[in-house]
Amino acid sequence: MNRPIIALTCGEPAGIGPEISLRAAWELRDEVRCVLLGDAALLAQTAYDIDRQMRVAAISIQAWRNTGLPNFPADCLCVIDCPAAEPVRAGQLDARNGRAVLQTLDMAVEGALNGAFAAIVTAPLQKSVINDAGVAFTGHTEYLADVTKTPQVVMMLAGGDAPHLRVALATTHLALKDVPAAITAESLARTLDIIQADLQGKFGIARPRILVTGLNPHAGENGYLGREEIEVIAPALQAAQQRGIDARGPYPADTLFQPKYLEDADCVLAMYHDQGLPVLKFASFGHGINITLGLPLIRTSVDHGTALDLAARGLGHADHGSMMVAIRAAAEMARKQKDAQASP
Ligand SMILES: NC(=O)c1ccc[n+]([C@@H]2O[C@H](COP(=O)([O-])OP(=O)(O)OC[C@H]3O[C@@H](n4cnc5c(N)ncnc54)[C@H](O)[C@@H]3O)[C@@H](O)[C@H]2O)c1
Ligand SMILES: N[C@H](C(=O)O)[C@H](O)COP(=O)(O)O
Repeated sequence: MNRPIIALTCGEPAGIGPEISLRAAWELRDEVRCVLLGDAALLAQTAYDIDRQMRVAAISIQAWRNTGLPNFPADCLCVIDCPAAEPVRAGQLDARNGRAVLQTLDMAVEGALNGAFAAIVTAPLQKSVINDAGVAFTGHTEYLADVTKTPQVVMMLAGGDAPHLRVALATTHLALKDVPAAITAESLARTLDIIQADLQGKFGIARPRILVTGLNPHAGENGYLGREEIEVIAPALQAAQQRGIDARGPYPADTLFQPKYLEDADCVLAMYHDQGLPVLKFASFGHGINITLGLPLIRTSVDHGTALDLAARGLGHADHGSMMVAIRAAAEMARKQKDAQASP
Protein backbone atom coordinates (compact mmCIF):
# COMPACT_ATOMS: atom_id res chain seq x y z
CA MET A 1 0.00 0.00 0.00
CA ASN A 2 1.24 3.50 -0.84
CA ARG A 3 1.32 5.16 2.58
CA PRO A 4 1.12 8.98 2.65
CA ILE A 5 3.95 10.57 4.65
CA ILE A 6 2.55 12.78 7.39
CA ALA A 7 4.48 15.06 9.74
CA LEU A 8 3.33 14.67 13.31
CA THR A 9 4.45 17.44 15.68
CA CYS A 10 4.49 16.07 19.23
CA GLY A 11 3.47 19.31 20.97
CA GLU A 12 4.23 20.31 24.55
CA PRO A 13 6.80 17.74 25.74
CA ALA A 14 5.52 17.78 29.33
CA GLY A 15 1.94 17.08 28.21
CA ILE A 16 0.25 14.05 26.68
CA GLY A 17 1.42 14.92 23.13
CA PRO A 18 4.42 12.55 22.96
CA GLU A 19 2.38 9.59 24.22
CA ILE A 20 -0.69 10.07 22.01
CA SER A 21 1.50 10.79 18.98
CA LEU A 22 3.47 7.58 19.41
CA ARG A 23 0.44 5.41 20.14
CA ALA A 24 -1.52 6.72 17.14
CA ALA A 25 1.44 6.62 14.72
CA TRP A 26 2.21 3.06 15.80
CA GLU A 27 -1.39 1.82 15.47
CA LEU A 28 -1.78 3.42 12.05
CA ARG A 29 1.64 2.39 10.71
CA ASP A 30 0.19 0.13 8.00
CA GLU A 31 -1.97 2.99 6.62
CA VAL A 32 0.14 6.10 7.12
CA ARG A 33 3.85 6.75 7.44
CA CYS A 34 4.04 9.25 10.31
CA VAL A 35 7.26 11.18 10.80
CA LEU A 36 7.36 12.46 14.37
CA LEU A 37 8.92 15.83 15.16
CA GLY A 38 10.00 16.23 18.75
CA ASP A 39 12.71 15.46 21.28
CA ALA A 40 14.14 12.14 20.07
CA ALA A 41 15.43 10.98 23.47
CA LEU A 42 12.08 11.65 25.13
CA LEU A 43 10.19 9.91 22.33
CA ALA A 44 12.49 6.87 22.41
CA GLN A 45 12.06 6.51 26.18
CA THR A 46 8.27 7.02 25.95
CA ALA A 47 8.00 4.44 23.15
CA TYR A 48 9.98 1.95 25.21
CA ASP A 49 7.74 2.51 28.23
CA ILE A 50 4.54 2.16 26.17
CA ASP A 51 5.42 -1.01 24.29
CA ARG A 52 8.80 -2.73 23.95
CA GLN A 53 7.82 -3.73 20.38
CA MET A 54 7.56 -0.10 19.32
CA ARG A 55 10.70 0.85 17.43
CA VAL A 56 11.74 4.42 16.76
CA ALA A 57 14.83 5.71 14.96
CA ALA A 58 15.88 9.34 14.85
CA ILE A 59 17.64 11.57 12.39
CA SER A 60 18.84 15.12 12.85
CA ILE A 61 17.27 18.09 11.10
CA GLN A 62 20.51 18.53 9.16
CA ALA A 63 20.54 14.92 7.97
CA TRP A 64 16.90 15.21 6.92
CA ARG A 65 17.62 18.39 4.99
CA ASN A 66 20.71 16.89 3.34
CA THR A 67 19.49 13.46 2.40
CA GLY A 68 15.74 13.30 3.06
CA LEU A 69 13.94 10.62 5.02
CA PRO A 70 15.68 7.27 5.40
CA ASN A 71 13.90 4.12 4.26
CA PHE A 72 13.03 2.71 7.67
CA PRO A 73 10.94 -0.47 7.65
CA ALA A 74 7.19 -0.05 8.35
CA ASP A 75 7.59 -1.29 11.92
CA CYS A 76 10.01 1.51 12.81
CA LEU A 77 8.73 5.05 13.43
CA CYS A 78 10.92 7.86 12.13
CA VAL A 79 11.68 10.85 14.38
CA ILE A 80 13.22 14.12 13.26
CA ASP A 81 15.01 15.30 16.37
CA CYS A 82 14.05 18.75 17.65
CA PRO A 83 15.78 18.55 21.04
CA ALA A 84 14.28 20.14 24.14
CA ALA A 85 16.62 22.66 25.75
CA GLU A 86 16.07 21.28 29.26
CA PRO A 87 15.12 17.88 30.69
CA VAL A 88 11.36 17.26 30.42
CA ARG A 89 9.33 16.47 33.54
CA ALA A 90 5.86 15.12 32.79
CA GLY A 91 3.16 17.57 33.83
CA GLN A 92 5.62 20.39 34.58
CA LEU A 93 5.89 23.25 32.13
CA ASP A 94 9.27 24.77 31.37
CA ALA A 95 9.33 27.89 29.20
CA ARG A 96 12.93 27.10 28.21
CA ASN A 97 11.51 24.30 26.02
CA GLY A 98 9.03 26.57 24.26
CA ARG A 99 11.22 27.34 21.27
CA ALA A 100 11.89 23.66 20.58
CA VAL A 101 8.12 23.18 20.22
CA LEU A 102 8.00 25.96 17.65
CA GLN A 103 10.93 24.36 15.82
CA THR A 104 8.83 21.22 15.28
CA LEU A 105 6.17 23.36 13.59
CA ASP A 106 8.72 25.14 11.44
CA MET A 107 10.19 21.83 10.27
CA ALA A 108 6.75 20.40 9.53
CA VAL A 109 5.84 23.46 7.46
CA GLU A 110 9.15 23.34 5.61
CA GLY A 111 8.55 19.69 4.69
CA ALA A 112 4.90 20.22 3.75
CA LEU A 113 5.73 23.15 1.48
CA ASN A 114 8.60 21.35 -0.26
CA GLY A 115 6.49 18.23 -0.84
CA ALA A 116 8.25 15.93 1.65
CA PHE A 117 5.05 15.63 3.73
CA ALA A 118 1.52 15.17 2.39
CA ALA A 119 0.07 16.88 5.49
CA ILE A 120 0.79 18.07 9.02
CA VAL A 121 -0.91 16.78 12.17
CA THR A 122 -0.24 18.64 15.41
CA ALA A 123 -0.39 17.36 18.98
CA PRO A 124 -1.44 19.97 21.55
CA LEU A 125 0.94 22.60 22.80
CA GLN A 126 0.68 24.97 25.74
CA LYS A 127 0.14 28.44 24.28
CA SER A 128 1.26 30.19 27.49
CA VAL A 129 4.64 28.43 27.42
CA ILE A 130 5.45 29.78 23.97
CA ASN A 131 4.59 33.28 25.21
CA ASP A 132 6.66 32.71 28.35
CA ALA A 133 9.53 31.74 26.03
CA GLY A 134 9.33 35.23 24.55
CA VAL A 135 7.36 34.57 21.35
CA ALA A 136 3.93 36.17 20.99
CA PHE A 137 1.67 33.24 20.20
CA THR A 138 -2.09 32.70 20.19
CA GLY A 139 -2.35 29.25 18.58
CA HIS A 140 -1.18 26.90 15.83
CA THR A 141 -3.85 28.34 13.54
CA GLU A 142 -2.48 31.88 13.63
CA TYR A 143 1.17 30.74 13.71
CA LEU A 144 0.76 28.58 10.62
CA ALA A 145 -0.95 31.47 8.83
CA ASP A 146 1.99 33.72 9.74
CA VAL A 147 4.81 31.40 8.71
CA THR A 148 3.11 30.53 5.42
CA LYS A 149 2.29 34.21 4.82
CA THR A 150 -1.42 33.46 4.48
CA PRO A 151 -3.47 36.62 5.16
CA GLN A 152 -6.51 34.79 6.52
CA VAL A 153 -7.26 31.24 7.59
CA VAL A 154 -10.30 29.60 9.17
CA MET A 155 -10.42 27.31 12.19
CA MET A 156 -12.88 24.48 11.77
CA LEU A 157 -13.56 21.59 14.14
CA ALA A 158 -15.31 18.44 12.96
CA GLY A 159 -16.86 15.52 14.77
CA GLY A 160 -19.94 14.64 16.71
CA ASP A 161 -22.67 12.09 16.36
CA ALA A 162 -24.73 14.09 13.88
CA PRO A 163 -23.39 13.27 10.43
CA HIS A 164 -20.79 15.76 9.22
CA LEU A 165 -21.00 18.14 12.17
CA ARG A 166 -18.45 20.77 11.26
CA VAL A 167 -18.12 24.07 13.07
CA ALA A 168 -16.01 26.85 11.59
CA LEU A 169 -15.24 30.12 13.35
CA ALA A 170 -15.35 33.68 12.06
CA THR A 171 -12.74 34.67 14.67
CA THR A 172 -10.14 32.45 16.36
CA HIS A 173 -8.20 33.04 19.59
CA LEU A 174 -9.39 36.51 20.38
CA ALA A 175 -10.45 38.15 23.62
CA LEU A 176 -14.24 38.35 23.72
CA LYS A 177 -14.19 42.14 23.96
CA ASP A 178 -12.39 42.33 20.57
CA VAL A 179 -14.74 39.99 18.71
CA PRO A 180 -17.42 42.44 17.44
CA ALA A 181 -14.89 44.74 15.79
CA ALA A 182 -13.14 41.79 14.12
CA ILE A 183 -16.32 40.71 12.35
CA THR A 184 -16.57 42.82 9.23
CA ALA A 185 -18.17 42.35 5.83
CA GLU A 186 -14.68 41.83 4.38
CA SER A 187 -13.53 39.27 6.97
CA LEU A 188 -16.79 37.33 6.62
CA ALA A 189 -16.47 37.35 2.83
CA ARG A 190 -12.94 35.93 3.02
CA THR A 191 -14.01 33.36 5.64
CA LEU A 192 -16.93 32.13 3.51
CA ASP A 193 -14.75 31.98 0.39
CA ILE A 194 -12.15 29.89 2.27
CA ILE A 195 -14.77 27.51 3.68
CA GLN A 196 -16.32 27.02 0.25
CA ALA A 197 -12.95 26.46 -1.48
CA ASP A 198 -11.59 24.01 1.11
CA LEU A 199 -14.81 22.02 1.55
CA GLN A 200 -14.76 21.58 -2.21
CA GLY A 201 -11.02 20.96 -2.67
CA LYS A 202 -10.08 19.05 0.48
CA PHE A 203 -13.39 17.40 1.41
CA GLY A 204 -14.86 16.75 -2.03
CA ILE A 205 -18.18 18.54 -1.27
CA ALA A 206 -19.34 20.01 -4.59
CA ARG A 207 -21.68 22.69 -3.22
CA PRO A 208 -21.17 23.18 0.50
CA ARG A 209 -24.21 24.32 2.50
CA ILE A 210 -23.14 26.73 5.23
CA LEU A 211 -25.39 27.85 8.10
CA VAL A 212 -24.25 31.04 9.80
CA THR A 213 -24.97 32.11 13.36
CA GLY A 214 -25.66 35.61 14.56
CA LEU A 215 -23.35 37.30 17.03
CA ASN A 216 -25.89 38.44 19.60
CA PRO A 217 -28.52 36.57 21.62
CA HIS A 218 -31.44 35.59 19.36
CA ALA A 219 -29.47 36.87 16.37
CA GLY A 220 -29.99 40.42 17.59
CA GLU A 221 -33.80 40.24 18.01
CA ASN A 222 -34.45 42.54 15.02
CA GLY A 223 -31.87 45.01 16.22
CA TYR A 224 -33.11 45.28 19.82
CA LEU A 225 -30.25 43.10 21.13
CA GLY A 226 -27.47 44.29 18.83
CA ARG A 227 -27.19 45.46 15.22
CA GLU A 228 -24.29 43.37 13.84
CA GLU A 229 -26.71 40.91 12.25
CA ILE A 230 -28.51 43.68 10.32
CA GLU A 231 -25.51 45.84 9.49
CA VAL A 232 -22.74 43.29 8.89
CA ILE A 233 -23.69 39.62 8.80
CA ALA A 234 -26.85 39.64 6.66
CA PRO A 235 -25.31 41.87 3.96
CA ALA A 236 -22.18 39.65 3.91
CA LEU A 237 -24.40 36.60 3.40
CA GLN A 238 -26.31 38.26 0.56
CA ALA A 239 -23.03 39.15 -1.15
CA ALA A 240 -21.75 35.59 -0.67
CA GLN A 241 -24.94 34.16 -2.18
CA GLN A 242 -24.39 36.39 -5.21
CA ARG A 243 -20.90 34.84 -5.54
CA GLY A 244 -22.53 31.40 -5.66
CA ILE A 245 -21.98 30.39 -2.03
CA ASP A 246 -24.85 28.58 -0.32
CA ALA A 247 -24.60 30.49 2.98
CA ARG A 248 -27.76 31.04 5.01
CA GLY A 249 -28.51 32.95 8.21
CA PRO A 250 -27.87 34.66 10.50
CA TYR A 251 -29.57 32.18 12.82
CA PRO A 252 -29.77 32.30 16.62
CA ALA A 253 -26.80 30.23 17.81
CA ASP A 254 -28.63 28.70 20.77
CA THR A 255 -31.18 26.83 18.63
CA LEU A 256 -29.23 26.22 15.42
CA PHE A 257 -27.44 23.12 16.68
CA GLN A 258 -30.27 20.62 16.35
CA PRO A 259 -30.59 17.78 13.85
CA LYS A 260 -33.36 19.31 11.73
CA TYR A 261 -31.02 22.16 10.74
CA LEU A 262 -27.73 20.25 10.80
CA GLU A 263 -29.00 17.48 8.52
CA ASP A 264 -29.20 20.09 5.76
CA ALA A 265 -25.78 21.57 6.36
CA ASP A 266 -22.15 20.76 5.66
CA CYS A 267 -20.80 23.36 8.05
CA VAL A 268 -21.94 25.86 10.68
CA LEU A 269 -20.07 29.14 10.79
CA ALA A 270 -20.07 30.49 14.36
CA MET A 271 -18.89 33.98 15.17
CA TYR A 272 -16.43 33.19 17.96
CA HIS A 273 -14.55 30.40 19.73
CA ASP A 274 -16.82 29.71 22.70
CA GLN A 275 -20.01 30.11 20.69
CA GLY A 276 -19.24 27.16 18.42
CA LEU A 277 -16.66 24.89 20.03
CA PRO A 278 -18.46 23.89 23.25
CA VAL A 279 -21.24 22.39 21.12
CA LEU A 280 -18.81 20.41 19.02
CA LYS A 281 -16.77 19.27 22.01
CA PHE A 282 -19.88 18.29 23.95
CA ALA A 283 -20.93 16.16 21.01
CA SER A 284 -17.60 14.53 20.31
CA PHE A 285 -14.77 15.32 22.77
CA GLY A 286 -12.06 12.75 22.28
CA HIS A 287 -12.85 11.90 18.68
CA GLY A 288 -13.31 15.31 17.09
CA ILE A 289 -10.60 17.10 15.17
CA ASN A 290 -9.42 20.60 14.35
CA ILE A 291 -8.63 21.59 10.75
CA THR A 292 -7.08 24.81 9.52
CA LEU A 293 -8.71 25.91 6.27
CA GLY A 294 -7.10 28.30 3.81
CA LEU A 295 -3.47 27.27 4.29
CA PRO A 296 -1.29 26.23 1.36
CA LEU A 297 -0.91 22.88 3.17
CA ILE A 298 -3.12 20.37 4.97
CA ARG A 299 -3.15 20.63 8.75
CA THR A 300 -5.30 18.76 11.25
CA SER A 301 -5.08 18.48 15.02
CA VAL A 302 -6.76 16.99 18.04
CA ASP A 303 -9.82 18.43 19.79
CA HIS A 304 -8.17 18.63 23.21
CA GLY A 305 -5.27 20.28 24.98
CA THR A 306 -2.10 19.22 26.73
CA ALA A 307 -3.88 17.53 29.68
CA LEU A 308 -0.99 18.16 32.07
CA ASP A 309 -3.04 16.58 34.84
CA LEU A 310 -3.00 13.24 33.00
CA ALA A 311 0.63 13.53 31.90
CA ALA A 312 1.67 14.07 35.51
CA ARG A 313 0.06 10.76 36.45
CA GLY A 314 2.26 8.83 34.01
CA LEU A 315 1.52 6.92 30.83
CA GLY A 316 -1.76 5.15 30.09
CA HIS A 317 -4.33 7.77 31.09
CA ALA A 318 -4.76 9.78 27.90
CA ASP A 319 -7.10 8.77 25.10
CA HIS A 320 -5.38 8.91 21.69
CA GLY A 321 -8.66 8.57 19.75
CA SER A 322 -8.75 12.17 18.53
CA MET A 323 -5.15 11.85 17.31
CA MET A 324 -6.08 8.72 15.34
CA VAL A 325 -8.98 10.57 13.70
CA ALA A 326 -6.77 13.60 12.98
CA ILE A 327 -4.14 11.47 11.23
CA ARG A 328 -6.68 9.53 9.18
CA ALA A 329 -8.50 12.75 8.21
CA ALA A 330 -5.24 14.38 7.10
CA ALA A 331 -4.41 11.35 4.94
CA GLU A 332 -7.89 11.40 3.43
CA MET A 333 -7.75 15.13 2.73
CA ALA A 334 -4.38 14.69 1.03
CA ARG A 335 -5.87 11.99 -1.19
CA LYS A 336 -8.94 14.12 -2.03
CA GLN A 337 -6.79 17.15 -2.81
CA LYS A 338 -4.56 15.07 -5.08
CA ASP A 339 -7.63 13.71 -6.91
CA ALA A 340 -9.12 17.22 -7.26
CA GLN A 341 -5.83 18.54 -8.68
CA ALA A 342 -5.59 15.62 -11.10
CA SER A 343 -9.10 16.24 -12.50
CA PRO A 344 -9.66 20.01 -12.75
N1 LIG B 1 -4.35 21.70 19.47
C1 LIG B 1 -3.81 22.35 20.51
O1 LIG B 1 -2.64 22.68 20.50
C2 LIG B 1 -4.67 22.67 21.72
C3 LIG B 1 -6.05 22.40 21.76
C4 LIG B 1 -6.78 22.74 22.90
C5 LIG B 1 -6.13 23.31 23.99
N2 LIG B 1 -4.78 23.55 23.91
C6 LIG B 1 -4.03 24.10 25.04
O2 LIG B 1 -3.89 23.08 26.04
C7 LIG B 1 -3.70 23.70 27.29
C8 LIG B 1 -4.60 23.08 28.34
O3 LIG B 1 -5.94 23.36 27.99
P1 LIG B 1 -7.22 22.90 28.82
O4 LIG B 1 -6.79 22.52 30.18
O5 LIG B 1 -8.24 23.94 28.61
O6 LIG B 1 -7.77 21.64 28.05
P2 LIG B 1 -7.33 20.11 28.02
O7 LIG B 1 -8.01 19.54 26.83
O8 LIG B 1 -5.86 19.96 28.10
O9 LIG B 1 -7.95 19.47 29.33
C9 LIG B 1 -9.33 19.56 29.63
C10 LIG B 1 -9.79 18.27 30.35
O10 LIG B 1 -9.88 17.21 29.40
C11 LIG B 1 -9.05 16.12 29.77
N3 LIG B 1 -8.41 15.60 28.55
C12 LIG B 1 -7.79 16.33 27.60
N4 LIG B 1 -7.29 15.54 26.65
C13 LIG B 1 -7.61 14.28 26.99
C14 LIG B 1 -7.34 13.01 26.40
N5 LIG B 1 -6.67 12.89 25.24
N6 LIG B 1 -7.79 11.90 27.02
C15 LIG B 1 -8.47 12.00 28.19
N7 LIG B 1 -8.76 13.19 28.80
C16 LIG B 1 -8.32 14.31 28.20
C17 LIG B 1 -8.02 16.68 30.74
O11 LIG B 1 -7.52 15.70 31.62
C18 LIG B 1 -8.81 17.79 31.42
O12 LIG B 1 -9.57 17.23 32.47
C19 LIG B 1 -3.93 25.20 27.07
O13 LIG B 1 -2.68 25.83 26.93
C20 LIG B 1 -4.69 25.25 25.75
O14 LIG B 1 -4.51 26.45 25.06
C21 LIG B 1 -4.05 23.23 22.82
N1 LIG C 1 -9.12 26.35 19.66
C1 LIG C 1 -8.63 25.03 19.70
C2 LIG C 1 -9.50 24.17 20.57
O1 LIG C 1 -10.21 24.70 21.40
O2 LIG C 1 -9.44 22.95 20.45
C3 LIG C 1 -7.25 24.97 20.31
O3 LIG C 1 -7.00 26.03 21.16
C4 LIG C 1 -6.16 24.75 19.35
O4 LIG C 1 -5.99 25.81 18.49
P1 LIG C 1 -4.76 25.78 17.50
O5 LIG C 1 -4.95 24.59 16.63
O6 LIG C 1 -4.85 27.05 16.77
O7 LIG C 1 -3.55 25.69 18.35
